[in-house]
Amino acid sequence: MAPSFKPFKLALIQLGNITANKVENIKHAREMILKAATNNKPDLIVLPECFNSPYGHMHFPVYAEKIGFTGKSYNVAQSESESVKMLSNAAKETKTWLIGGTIPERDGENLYNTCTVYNPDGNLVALHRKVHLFDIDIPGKITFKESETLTGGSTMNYFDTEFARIGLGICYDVRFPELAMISARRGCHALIYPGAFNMTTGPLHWEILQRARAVDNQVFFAMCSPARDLTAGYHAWGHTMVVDPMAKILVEAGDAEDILYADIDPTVFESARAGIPVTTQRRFDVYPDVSRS
Ligand SMILES: NC(=O)CC(=O)C(=O)O
Repeated sequence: MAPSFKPFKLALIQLGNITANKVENIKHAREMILKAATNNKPDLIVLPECFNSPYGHMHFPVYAEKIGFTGKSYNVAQSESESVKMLSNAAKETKTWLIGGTIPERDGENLYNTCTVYNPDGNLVALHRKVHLFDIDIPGKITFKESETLTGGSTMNYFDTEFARIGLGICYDVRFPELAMISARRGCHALIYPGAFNMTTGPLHWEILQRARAVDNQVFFAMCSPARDLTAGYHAWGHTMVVDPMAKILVEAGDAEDILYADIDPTVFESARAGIPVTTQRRFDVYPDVSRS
């Protein structure tokens, strides 16, 4: 059963200074987690997609780390991943839940774009591999092919805290409404996706997709981006954002490094569902309930 939904404070780190130097990237991410925790005492901190490596399919094999997640028995101290060790220590030190953005992960022959989640004791409690790979070609604008080096994940994932059930996705996953819908029907109160849209799709789709997923499913929805760096190979859109279940934008960053805070209020979730009761008006006699398949 999902935990009961209680108020909580969310912090999203729109991380800057992601360079070719992995050690420095991990160090900077750690400093920003500590800063986010000190400034405003959030309950849950989020990092962006690809926080320890430049974003691009050619970089993934170079920066990939072995995580070897085995579920409940996973021992972070024995992990080969420097990023996992840092994230676990930072969660423990700050006594805060942490969605550790994403890193390129190596598992046997395969590479994944992977998000790991830590509880305030520093235990790795959930892992999500980007299910839908970002393969697009908009002539004259952007061509990107994650599938050149990555394999797509094959599971849906959420985790339970003492304040909410949180569903996970990564960036391009937001374009596939089934993932969000099924997470919401499985009891998630908030869906949080590390992401890194770009200068073509960002202005067009970043906001509308999040507001659509939020209002369709009557959940809180947040995406956490890296800051924009025009010297990097990939120019992230930024605009890290939190949307409430009525599709209202609660907070939105610009393009620079920033830490955003949002108070997540369950009464908004409850009043959205009571006032516009789509969750009880579905017509599964007319169309199938895909969340049950
Ligand atoms: N970077 C992504 O995975 C997705 C993206 O930029 C888009 O969907 O647009």
